[in-house]
Amino acid sequence: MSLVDLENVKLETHPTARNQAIATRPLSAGSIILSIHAFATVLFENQKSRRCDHCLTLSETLRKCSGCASCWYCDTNCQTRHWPSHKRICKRWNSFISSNEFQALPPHERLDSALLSYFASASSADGQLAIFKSLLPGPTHHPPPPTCAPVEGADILYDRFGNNNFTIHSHLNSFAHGIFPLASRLFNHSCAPNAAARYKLVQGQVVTMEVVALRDIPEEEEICIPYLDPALLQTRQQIFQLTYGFQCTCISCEGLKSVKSVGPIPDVPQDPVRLAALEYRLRTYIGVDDLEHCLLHTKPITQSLPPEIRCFLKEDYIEHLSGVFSQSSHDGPYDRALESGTTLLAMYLLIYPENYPQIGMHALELAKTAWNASMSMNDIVRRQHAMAQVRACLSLGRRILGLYGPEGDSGGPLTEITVLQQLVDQEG
Ligand SMILES: C[S@@+](CC[C@H](N)C(=O)[O-])C[C@H]1O[C@@H](n2cnc3c(N)ncnc32)[C@H](O)[C@@H]1O
Repeated sequence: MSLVDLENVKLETHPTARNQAIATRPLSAGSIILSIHAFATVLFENQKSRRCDHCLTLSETLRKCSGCASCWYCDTNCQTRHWPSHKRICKRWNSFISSNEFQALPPHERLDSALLSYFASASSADGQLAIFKSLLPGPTHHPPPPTCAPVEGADILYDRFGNNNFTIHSHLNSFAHGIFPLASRLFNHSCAPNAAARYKLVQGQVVTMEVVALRDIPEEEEICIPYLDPALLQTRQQIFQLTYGFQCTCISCEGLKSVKSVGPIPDVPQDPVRLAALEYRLRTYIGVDDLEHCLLHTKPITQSLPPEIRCFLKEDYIEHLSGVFSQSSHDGPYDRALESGTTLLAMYLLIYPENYPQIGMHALELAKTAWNASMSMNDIVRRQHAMAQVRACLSLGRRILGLYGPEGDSGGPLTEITVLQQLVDQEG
């Protein structure tokens, strides 16, 4: 697919980002805006020999490439399809990755080195290479890492890596890096995006990126995707400057700026009683305190955010809360898990846009925790209350993850939702 075959988007001038992708027609929530194959992919080191190097699917019966002993394939079909991009590096790869030069690289540069090496045999036939070369370079020039075989114009190509390449995920867990030139050419970033990428893995085929509308998008609206997790409230502007060379002025960043214009974000209180009171205030402000009776919708950050809960706009507090929830939902006590999980849900509804997949994933985790809690309760009233929480979180998780659709490996959150729903229905 090229820039001229697009159905749902067109490129227009952007005041600061060169171009922007504009919807050519109304796009409904959950619809696929663009579907494209990867140009090149590289698995994270801990995924090697677990996933096929061609189609990236999981398999327990992979066969090793006898030439380099470093690539694994489902079968001869995957190996044959991978060969055009693998052939120039196959014989040299093993000695290259054992070299001191490669071993001295930090993990992310090893991935870059592997991806850049694939350009040694890249074909210009389908136009993807030309699109990649036409991408905007990142703000700073980094010398390219060593490659296994000579790569023409390695400097020019590598200048486009940091601000254009993608992290591939399955069930939102990252496992590979990939180059999707057309998606890079089209989509700018927003911390309140109206679209997001998901990845489709099919045995024997190159991975596909599908860009999905997170809400109804009217004709002529710009389509943006997230380049990084909007929950990085303190560091994201710095990352945009250093890695992407722009200052984000999306609605979420403007909201955050207006809050900061009133005064610096205060620290979260140390006193546990005061902290519990403020967390309760946050939950009631967002409307999640009574999970079973609320509508569970996002509430963007604006200047009208009550001053006493501004202290929660800290990325390290979100990380802390997430750790507390994760540990207590496994080890107990359940009361602590449900309280921290509900506060975290309030945070997510504040910082993420409508239907953002991470909200759905957390709602599912909270539903599972409420289910486990309900199973441990003897008191009928408490148990009914916990079951109502399960239903509310399950419904939120289904609404969001159903809209985002299945991604990556088989199973995953949508299957978990179906299983938990069956258990809930059996309980009556
Ligand atoms: C993947 S490209 C996006 C496509 C780009 N607009 C183009 O015309 O090729 C990433 C680059 O686009 C620019 N960009 C992306 N999002 C932006 C935003 N929200 N505001 C300003 N510039 C942005 C930055 O220069 C960034 O390094």
